[in-house]
Amino acid sequence: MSGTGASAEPLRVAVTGAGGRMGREVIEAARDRDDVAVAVAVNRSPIDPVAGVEVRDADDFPELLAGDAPDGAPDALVDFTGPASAVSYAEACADAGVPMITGTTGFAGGQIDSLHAASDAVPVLKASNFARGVAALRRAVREAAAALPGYDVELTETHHNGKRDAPSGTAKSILGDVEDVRDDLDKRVYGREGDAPRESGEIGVHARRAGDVTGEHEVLFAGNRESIELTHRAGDRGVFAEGALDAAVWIAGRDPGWYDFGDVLDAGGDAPDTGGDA
Ligand SMILES: NC(=O)C1=CN([C@@H]2O[C@H](COP(=O)(O)OP(=O)(O)OC[C@H]3O[C@@H](n4cnc5c(N)ncnc54)[C@H](OP(=O)(O)O)[C@@H]3O)[C@@H](O)[C@H]2O)C=CC1
Ligand SMILES: O=C(O)C1=N[C@H](C(=O)O)C[C@H](O)C1
Repeated sequence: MSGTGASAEPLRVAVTGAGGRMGREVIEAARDRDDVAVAVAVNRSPIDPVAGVEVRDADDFPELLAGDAPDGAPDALVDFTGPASAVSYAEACADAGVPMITGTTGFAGGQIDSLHAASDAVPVLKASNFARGVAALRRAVREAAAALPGYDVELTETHHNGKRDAPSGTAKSILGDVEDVRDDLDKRVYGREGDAPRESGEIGVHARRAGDVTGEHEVLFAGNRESIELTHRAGDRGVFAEGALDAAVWIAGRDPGWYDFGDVLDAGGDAPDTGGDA
């Protein structure tokens, strides 16, 4: 889906969190494509250029977004920072009329409301995971959940030891998918300890943090003397970066509103039947 090369001018994207694991990956992925170019990149702490792109001070970002960047305002923002930062960038995008893609996870309820408020003014696309395989996993999970009434469900995610939020944003999206389909599952149990059997209505949620694991999500269904495990493993962060840039290309010029990665895949003709990305 990357690098169509069809358009004359590349989409000019802004990147926030440019010094982070994902921000660096987005800048490097953009360098290898001809349909996008990084117009401006910022990071909270000062850092050296990333893949030849100068990284500016985050405090200057509202002005850069409003048009002080070389060649004027960017066409879209790609954000991988943290929840509070992403909310403030959504507000800046709404003020400047710039569409926003955010892959940031770990939002609390009120912060999601703030993102939604920004989407009244500009297109906002939030996705907990920009891997196409995760969209396929979520579709498979919904089908399995519908086909296996009464089966126990346990979700396990594994990430690198630098990840802050737990469970992962993707895990929360998958839990929402299962709960949409299985009305009887209404109690998330985070880890297990003590002395009691599993109760009906529970979904077990397990978060592991170890080494440099990019990101793994596994959903176990068990019952009727059988079990199924559905698993996605991200091979590297380029998978997420490519998906985020595909989303940026897709969102430019859209009407204000709330979008998810399924909308982007839908436009490509292979929409995942998921419950969106709350
Ligand atoms: N949706 C998806 O597909 C994916 C989502 N993610 C999510 O993306 C987010 C970032 O992950 P990751 O890159 O690993 O995290 P990192 O901690 O490696 O990077 C975050 C970066 O954001 C910077 N930052 C924080 N606040 C601001 C700000 N206000 N302005 C500019 N820069 C800022 C940090 O700078 P400093 O170091 O100076 O604080 C840091 O460089 C997480 O929420 C993660 O869960 C990750 C992978 C895929
Ligand atoms: O922090 C990460 O690394 C990742 N975060 C996302 C999440 O929280 O689901 C997506 C991916 O799993 C990597």
